[in-house]
Amino acid sequence: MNMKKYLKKNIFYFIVCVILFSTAGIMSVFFATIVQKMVDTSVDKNIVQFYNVMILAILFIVLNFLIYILRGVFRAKYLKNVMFSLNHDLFKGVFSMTVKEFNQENSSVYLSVFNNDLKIIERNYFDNLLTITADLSQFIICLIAVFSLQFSLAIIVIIINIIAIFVPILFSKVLSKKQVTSTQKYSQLNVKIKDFFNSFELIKCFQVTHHIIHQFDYFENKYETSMQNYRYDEGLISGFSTLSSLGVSVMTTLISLYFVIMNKISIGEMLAITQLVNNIANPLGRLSNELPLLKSIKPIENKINEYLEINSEKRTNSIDSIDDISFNHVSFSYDGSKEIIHDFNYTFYKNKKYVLIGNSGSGKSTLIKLLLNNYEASRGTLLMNGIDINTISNKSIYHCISIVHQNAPILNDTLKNNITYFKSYSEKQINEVVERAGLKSFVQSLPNGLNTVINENGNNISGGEKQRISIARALLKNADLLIYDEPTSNLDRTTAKEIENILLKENKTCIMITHKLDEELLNKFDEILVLKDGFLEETGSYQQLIEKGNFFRKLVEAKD
Ligand SMILES: Nc1ncnc2c1ncn2[C@@H]1O[C@H](COP(=O)(O)OP(=O)(O)OP(=O)(O)O)[C@@H](O)[C@H]1O
Repeated sequence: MNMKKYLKKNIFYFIVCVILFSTAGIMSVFFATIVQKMVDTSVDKNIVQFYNVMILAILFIVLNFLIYILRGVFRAKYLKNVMFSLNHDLFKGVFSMTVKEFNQENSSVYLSVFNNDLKIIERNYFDNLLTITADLSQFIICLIAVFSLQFSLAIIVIIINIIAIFVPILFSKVLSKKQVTSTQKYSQLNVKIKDFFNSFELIKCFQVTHHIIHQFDYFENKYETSMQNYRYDEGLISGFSTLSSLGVSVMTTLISLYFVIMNKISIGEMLAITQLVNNIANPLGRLSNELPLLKSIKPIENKINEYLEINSEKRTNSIDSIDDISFNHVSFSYDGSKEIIHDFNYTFYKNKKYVLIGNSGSGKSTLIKLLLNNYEASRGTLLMNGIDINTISNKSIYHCISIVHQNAPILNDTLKNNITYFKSYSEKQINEVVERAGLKSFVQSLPNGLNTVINENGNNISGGEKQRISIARALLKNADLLIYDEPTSNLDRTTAKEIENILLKENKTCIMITHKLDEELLNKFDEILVLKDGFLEETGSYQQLIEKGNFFRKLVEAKD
C-alpha cells in the first residue's frame, strides 16, 4: 500500500509522534491515580498525604504541558514531511505521463487532486493515525488499569464496549462511498470554475454573468449536497459513538457504586475506576469514528496510486537526430470510430521545408500530434530514421523537435525563463534569438528587460509578443525539426514576412501549418502538402499545384 511508503520514508518523525501520542494512556492512569489519592486523602484527612498528592498533581500538569508542546512540534514536522513527499511524488507522477495520457483528464481534475484529495488523505490518514495511536493507548492502558483494580468490573466493561463499537464500523463502507461521490462533485465544480475564470472577459462582454452564476450554483449545490450526505453519515456514526461511550460510562458508574455499597472498593477507587472507564469508553467511541475514516480514503488512494505508479519510459530505442520521417499508410481516429486521417503516405526528408495546407478540420494539427507521438496511428506505421516511432523514447523525440504553437502558453515567470525554459544558455545566445525573433525593442522597453515578470497567460503582453517569445524559444532550442503551427497569425503583414524569412532560413527540417495562401510565402517551401477531409489530396510546388488546377488551385482562387 502506497501511503505506508510515506510513513516508512518519514519513520523517525512518525515513531517519535507515536511515542508522544501513546503517552495519553499513561497520563490518563496517572490522573486517575491522583483522583483516587485525593479522595482517599480527604477521607483520611492526612496532611502528609495531601502534600504528596499536591506534588504529584503539579508534576502531572507540568508533564502534560511538556508532552503537548512536543506533540505539537513533532506532529507539525511529521505532517510537513509526509505531505511534502506525497505532493512531490504525485506532481512527478503527473509529469511522467505522456501528453496523450495527460490529456485524457481535464487539467482541473489534477488540480482538485492536489487541492482536495490530498487534504483528505492528510486529515483522514496521516493525522488520523496519530489520534488513533493516542486513543488506542488510552483504551489499552486504562483497560489494564481497571483489570488490576477490579477484575469482574473490567469484564463487564469489555462486553459493553465490544457491542458498542460494532455499529459504527458497519457504517464505514457507506461513508467511503459518499466520500468518493463528494470528491467527484468537487472535481466537476473545479473544472467549471477554471473554465469560467479563463473566460472571464468573454463572459463579461457577452453579459452572461447571471447564466454563469446559475451554472456555478448548480455544480456548487451538487457538491455541497454530496458533502451534506457525507456529513449526515458522519453525524450518525458520531451519534452512535457518543451513545456507546455514554452508555458504558453510566453503566460502569452504577456497577462501581454497587461495588462500593458492597464494600468491595473504596470511594477513591470508585472515582478512579469511573475516570479510567471514561478513558476507555471515550477513546473507543472516537476510535469507532476514526477507524472508518482510515478506510474511507481507500478509493482516493487508488486514484492517487494510478498517478504514482506511472512508469517512466519503457521504450528502448532512441534517436540523436531526425534524418527522415515516413508515414506509411497511416490512418487515425481519436475515438476509435470516426477516422480523421485516412491512409496518409508520405516521407519528410532532412533540411527540407514543408507546408501543410487545408481547410479547417482537415487534419493538419492531428498529423503534427501523430508526429510528436502524442497519439498512435490506428493503422499503418510511422517511422523516424526507419525506426517505428512507438518504440522510440518520447524524451529523444522531443529532444529533436521544436514547436511554435499558434497560441503559445506563457508562464507567469520572467521573460528570460519564458524564452530559455529553464535551460542554461549564454547571454550572447539569448540576445541573438531575442534579436532574430524581433523582440529586441520590446525587451529594451521593459523596466527590467529580460528579467521582467510576464503575467499569467501573458495577459500583460500582446498576442504578437507572445508569438515572438514562442519563436525565440524554438530558435534557442536549436532542434533538428522545427514545427510551426501558424506561427505568425498574430503578427502584422510586414513583421510576419520578416519572421517567416527568419524561420525558413534555418538550415533545418521545417514543417509549417498555415492558412495563408500567399504565393510569395508558399514559394519558399520545397513542397506543399494539401489536405482535404483527412486525405492527402495533392503535393507539389506552388507552380505545379496551380498548373494541375485541382483542389489547391480552387482554394487559392476562392481566397481571391
Ligand atoms: N482531441 C480530439 N478528440 C476528438 N476529435 C478531435 C480532437 N482534436 C481534433 N479533433 C477533430 O479532428 C478533426 C481534425 O482536427 P485538426 O485540429 O487536426 O484540424 P486542422 O486541420 O488542424 O484544423 P484547423 O485549421 O482549424 O486548426 C476535426 O474534426 C476535429 O474536430
